[in-house]
Amino acid sequence: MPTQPAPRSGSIRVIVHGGAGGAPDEPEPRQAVLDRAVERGTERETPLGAVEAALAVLESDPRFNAGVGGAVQSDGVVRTDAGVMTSDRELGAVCSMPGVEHAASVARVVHSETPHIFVSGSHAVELADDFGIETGVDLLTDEKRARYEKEDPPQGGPREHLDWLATRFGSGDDQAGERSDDGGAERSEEREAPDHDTVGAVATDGETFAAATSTGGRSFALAGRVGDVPQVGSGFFCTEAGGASATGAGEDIARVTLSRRAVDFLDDGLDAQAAADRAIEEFEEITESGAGVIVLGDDGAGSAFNTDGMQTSVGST
Ligand SMILES: NC(=O)C[C@H](N)C(=O)O
Repeated sequence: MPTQPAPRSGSIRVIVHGGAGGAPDEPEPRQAVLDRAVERGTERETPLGAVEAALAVLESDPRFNAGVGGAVQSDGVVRTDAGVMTSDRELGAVCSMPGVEHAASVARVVHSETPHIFVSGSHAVELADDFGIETGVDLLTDEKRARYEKEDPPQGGPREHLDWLATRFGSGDDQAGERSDDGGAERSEEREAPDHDTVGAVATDGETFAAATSTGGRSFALAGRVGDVPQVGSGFFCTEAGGASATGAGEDIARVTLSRRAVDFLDDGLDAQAAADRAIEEFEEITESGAGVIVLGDDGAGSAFNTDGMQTSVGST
């Protein structure tokens, strides 16, 4: 996408993505949700409030792999992860939370209400509960439950789960990590529900930035697996130069700290679109894997991906 112009100082500008996986079968309704997420974000007064509000819309929509409709792990449970960061380098992340729809809101609690940067598992769920964020939500959609049950779920301990997932990990609806240069159309036909993926947002008020990413992870990963999304520099990153949010094969994104690299390129003087392009080129050179990234800098917004698709939306007040 061409770099979008920067906002007037004081107005809120937001860019969101709906994940870099397969090309969605029904892009229009998904795009409408992404547009609504941007609208909600721009109603807020701060970049941090904007990214949280935008992601809340996407976390509640089962079309996306975050909150309700998140990817199922090997034990049949959906666990959510998220991270947020502001341009003063304050950050908060959470991972491995069953029953928590609004993971980005819990990450914001870690960012703004604790002296820490990362809280995990049952303690993150307790933190959410104590700060009035709903827990105990049924995140598993009927479609995902049926898909998991059809896969002859593993019994026993982690070793048996690892045997089971060896042929299944990442083969579900997220399709994260699949590059678009070899048979994407064929894969789309094989997929049962390709319309789900990780979500992210970056916002600015013309002076400061915030970036956030939220996910259910990757389909049929080992129970307790945590990907790039809540890892600073990998799934999200933000400095005075701007912010970035990544999506795709989390293990590979973490290997190159994709969001950090995108912001590094902003720091080097590239505009947002060039920084996104360069970060994805570098990611592909190093990992030969698939991912996408959105970037917001002083000059405006940009995005790039090397998978079959990544929908984005940009707007400002
Ligand atoms: N679909 C995704 O973007 C998945 C996410 N990056 C993860 O690996 O957890």
